[in-house]
Amino acid sequence: MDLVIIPAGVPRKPGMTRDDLFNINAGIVRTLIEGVAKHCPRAIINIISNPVNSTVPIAAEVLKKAGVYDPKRLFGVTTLDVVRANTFVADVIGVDPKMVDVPVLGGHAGITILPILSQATPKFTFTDKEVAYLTNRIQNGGTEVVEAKKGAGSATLSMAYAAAKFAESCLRALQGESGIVECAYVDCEVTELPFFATKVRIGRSGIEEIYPLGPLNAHEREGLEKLKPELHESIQKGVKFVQNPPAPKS
Ligand SMILES: NC(=O)C1=CN([C@@H]2O[C@H](COP(=O)(O)OP(=O)(O)OC[C@H]3O[C@@H](n4cnc5c(N)ncnc54)[C@H](O)[C@@H]3O)[C@@H](O)[C@H]2O)C=CC1
Ligand SMILES: O=C([O-])CC(=O)C(=O)O
Repeated sequence: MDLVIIPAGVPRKPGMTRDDLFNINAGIVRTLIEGVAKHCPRAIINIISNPVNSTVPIAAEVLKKAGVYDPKRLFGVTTLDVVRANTFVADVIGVDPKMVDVPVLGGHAGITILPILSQATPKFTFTDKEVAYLTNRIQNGGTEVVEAKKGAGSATLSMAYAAAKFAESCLRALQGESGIVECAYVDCEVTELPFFATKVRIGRSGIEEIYPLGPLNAHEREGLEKLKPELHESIQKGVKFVQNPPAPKS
């Protein structure tokens, strides 16, 4: 039973997008996944290194090239988006964050992060102002931390919490515990895009069930359509990086 967690790479500095990390982190993830393909091809893989929207497709392409790709075993870790969503929603409705569960779908950068407040539990009717505030805070939580740290990195500590939480879910599922459901960025067909963050049930062999997006309200449907071109581009950028690698610098 192998679990490989990949948090290696450079973090953002103020003013950068996650995509600005592509040039350095894409190569790091490619190399590490080549090692996974060789030494532990049946491992469950948790990718944290940004830009997750591209590094997960990179990992998939490397594993395909090596002939060992199992889409059920590859996860982009988006748990921190759910942790943030639960925290900010709990603040607004005045309950303990442990009581709150907000699905966060799409991807892991800016507008590709799609919190589904209409499916939050406990059920709550948010005002338009609360929806606008929460959506913005959840989508830009990472940037908020990068700016506050003024060049000293990104959300290392809260990511450690989120990574541990997701890894523990994977390990419990691998040991046979049932009913483990998490949001993660995975290879799936819930939209026309080849990768999407959605709810998945994890079991002994990785993903056992991929849940559809569920009912979305008009605001969420609009957010979904808006994110698709950006997410599509990030996925293609990752795929191309492996299929047509850039020439090495001389
Ligand atoms: N998925 C998510 O929600 C989140 C992702 N991140 C991403 O995680 C990555 C790491 O962030 P931090 O831990 O804050 O950065 P950090 O700078 O504290 O740690 C990065 C680590 O990667 C190691 N590293 C660098 N190049 C490597 C290589 N070629 N092979 C192996 N290890 C290498 C460094 O030695 C360092 O220990 C960044 O890409 C960041 O954007 C950060 C927070 C949340
Ligand atoms: O924002 C960043 O660069 C790090 C990250 O992915 C997050 O905190 O969600």
